[in-house]
Amino acid sequence: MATLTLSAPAKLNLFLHITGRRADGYHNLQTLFQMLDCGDQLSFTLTTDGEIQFSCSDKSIENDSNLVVRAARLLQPLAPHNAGVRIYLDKRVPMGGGLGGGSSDAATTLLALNQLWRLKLSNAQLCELGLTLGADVPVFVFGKTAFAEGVGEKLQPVSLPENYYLIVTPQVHVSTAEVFNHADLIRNTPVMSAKDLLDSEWKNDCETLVKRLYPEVAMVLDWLIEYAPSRMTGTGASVFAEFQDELSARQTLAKLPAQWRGFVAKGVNQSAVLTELEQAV
Ligand SMILES: C[C@@](CO)(OP(=O)(O)O)[C@H](O)COP(=O)(O)OP(=O)(O)OC[C@H]1O[C@@H](n2ccc(N)nc2=O)[C@H](O)[C@@H]1O
Ligand SMILES: Nc1ncnc2c1ncn2[C@@H]1O[C@H](COP(=O)(O)OP(=O)(O)O)[C@@H](O)[C@H]1O
Repeated sequence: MATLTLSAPAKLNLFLHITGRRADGYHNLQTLFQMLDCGDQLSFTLTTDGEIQFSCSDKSIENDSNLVVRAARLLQPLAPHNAGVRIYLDKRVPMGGGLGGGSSDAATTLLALNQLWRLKLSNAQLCELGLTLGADVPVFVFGKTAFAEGVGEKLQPVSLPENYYLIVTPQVHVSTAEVFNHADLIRNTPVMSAKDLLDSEWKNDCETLVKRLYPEVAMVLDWLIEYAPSRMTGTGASVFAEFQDELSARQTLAKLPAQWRGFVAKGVNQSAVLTELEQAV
C-alpha cells in the first residue's frame, strides 16, 4: 500500500506590516515569510474504504477539526469513488505560536493528496482552496520564502541569505483574533514597494501590543536582543533572534534561562516538502 512521508515546515514572519482593515474585518498585510528547515512530519497511506482516518502524536489535537482533516475533506469530493487515506501527524512545532505549524500541516495534506489521489490540481488551485482554511496556508503550498500581500495569498518568491534563528516560544497563549481585533493594534502602516520594504529596517506591527498584553514576550525579547537582532513572528507569542552562523545560535540557546524553551532552525529559500514531492513522483 502506497505511503508518502512528507515534511510540514514552520515559518517566521521576518517583518509584518498591517496596512489596513478590509470590509470583511480581515487585515491587509505586507509580510516576509521565511521558510525554516524544521517542522512537523506527516505520513499518508492510501486506502480504498472512502474514509479519512487521522491520528497524531499530540492527542489534544487528534480530532475532526484538525486542519489536516479539514484539508483532506476539501479534496475528497474531487477524488475517485472510495478514495480514502490514513494520515499520521508527528507534531513538533509549538502550537499557536506564530510559527504556522497548523497551516503548514494543512498545506502538506493538500499537496500530498493531490498527488496520491491523482487530482492534477495546479498549485494556484491548491492555494485558493488552502486560503479557505487559513490565511497562512497558501505560502506553505507555494513552498518558498516569499514576500506576501493581501491577507498573505499574493506571493512573490524572495531569495535570502540562509541565516540561523534561535526561536523561543513563551508559555502564553496569544489569540490571533484577539490581536487583530484590539483597538490599539497598529493597522495603518503605509503600503510600500517590496524593494523598499526589503531594504528598510524590519519590524512587526503586532509586537508593541503583544509585549504590552503579554509581558513575558517582552521579557524574552529583552533577553534575546542582547545577543542578536530579535523580533516577534506573526501575532506571537514566538520570538526569534537572527544569527549568521549556527554555532552562535546554539551557544545562545545554551544560555537561555531554564524557564524558557527554544530551538535553533535554519532559514531556507525552499520548503523541504517541494523537493520531497518531486522525489516521490
Ligand atoms: C498574521 C499571521 C502572519 O503569519 O499570523 P500567525 O497566525 O502566523 O501568528 C497570519 O497571517 C494569520 O493567519 P492565520 O493564523 O491562518 O489566521 P486565520 O485563522 O485566517 O484568522 C484568524 C483571525 O484573525 C483575524 N485576521 C487574520 C488574518 C488577517 N490577515 N487579518 C485578520 O484580521 C481574523 O479575525 C480571523 O478570524
Ligand atoms: N494540525 C494542527 N497543528 C496545530 N494546531 C492546529 C492544527 N489543526 C488545528 N489546530 C488549531 O490551530 C491553532 C493554531 O495553530 P498553529 O498553526 O500552531 O498556530 P499559529 O497560527 O499561531 O502559527 C491551535 O491552537 C489548534 O487549536
